[in-house]
Amino acid sequence: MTTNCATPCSPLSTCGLSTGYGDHEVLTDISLSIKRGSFFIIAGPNGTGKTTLLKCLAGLARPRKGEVSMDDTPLSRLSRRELARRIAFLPQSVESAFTLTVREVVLMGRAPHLGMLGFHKEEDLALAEEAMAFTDVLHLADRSVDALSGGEKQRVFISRAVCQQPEFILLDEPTSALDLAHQVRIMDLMERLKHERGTGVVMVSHDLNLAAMYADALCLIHRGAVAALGTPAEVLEKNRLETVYGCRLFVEESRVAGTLRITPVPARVAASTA
Ligand SMILES: Nc1ncnc2c1ncn2[C@@H]1O[C@H](COP(=O)(O)OP(=O)(O)OP(=O)(O)O)[C@@H](O)[C@H]1O
Repeated sequence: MTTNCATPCSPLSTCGLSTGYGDHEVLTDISLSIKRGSFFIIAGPNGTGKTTLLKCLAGLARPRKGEVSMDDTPLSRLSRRELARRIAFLPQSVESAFTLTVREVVLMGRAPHLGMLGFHKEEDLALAEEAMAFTDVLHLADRSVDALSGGEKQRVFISRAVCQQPEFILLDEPTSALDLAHQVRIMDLMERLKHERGTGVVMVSHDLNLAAMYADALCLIHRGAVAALGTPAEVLEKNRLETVYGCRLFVEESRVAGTLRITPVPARVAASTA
């Protein structure tokens, strides 16, 4: 992980990336490098450009300045199919207006790998079974996705991404609607993906405590720029976080994993301790 654009052959990287919508510049001069087999978390206040950055990393939004590259090849030079083989993107909410079964949705992950006629081979079916087993949705294989709970659906779409066999999986707030058990389950799954398959996991998350426990690298975005980049212990510094988030915070070492734990301080408590 580095902010130096000159670093040779960085797996998934941005160099001097700036972009925006209309007259509104959202991201300014973002340079970062994300390794395969690492868990990279992007955090920061609302509206600060995290989703826009993730879309640029997925090749779904174009930089106005600078570029996003994979192994030093700009994403703009890769075909849609090539991009889909190498990068899986899970947006904040996935439309599931389709009445497909879980197995059919997971098999969609094979689309970028299919031949001219678009038929699934035995190998594709086997990979879908394996992805469903990996994400613990095999028992739901014949159920309609529409009829699943939020947590189950989330695992199905992760399963589709796993079936895609990407080098990088990019997820936008995948735990935001989940209960505590499901949050940890998704994070554990991503950790297994990086360890067992060498996949690079890039996740936008508002949960600094999960980030502290799981991230190899944490990128804090503030007002469209990188406010801090490093290990969670380096980034989660109390004064920096209070400036970026504009609220009082209590930062301590968690007894669970020895990582940092951040607790927002209610106004009435802040007032009484000021
Ligand atoms: N399609 C769009 N058209 C115009 N402006 C947009 C568009 N998408 C996002 N924006 C604006 O760009 C800025 C950054 O949005 P983005 O969704 O990247 O932020 P974010 O950090 O992911 O926010 P959140 O944490 O609330 O999800 C916001 O001001 C947003 O209103």
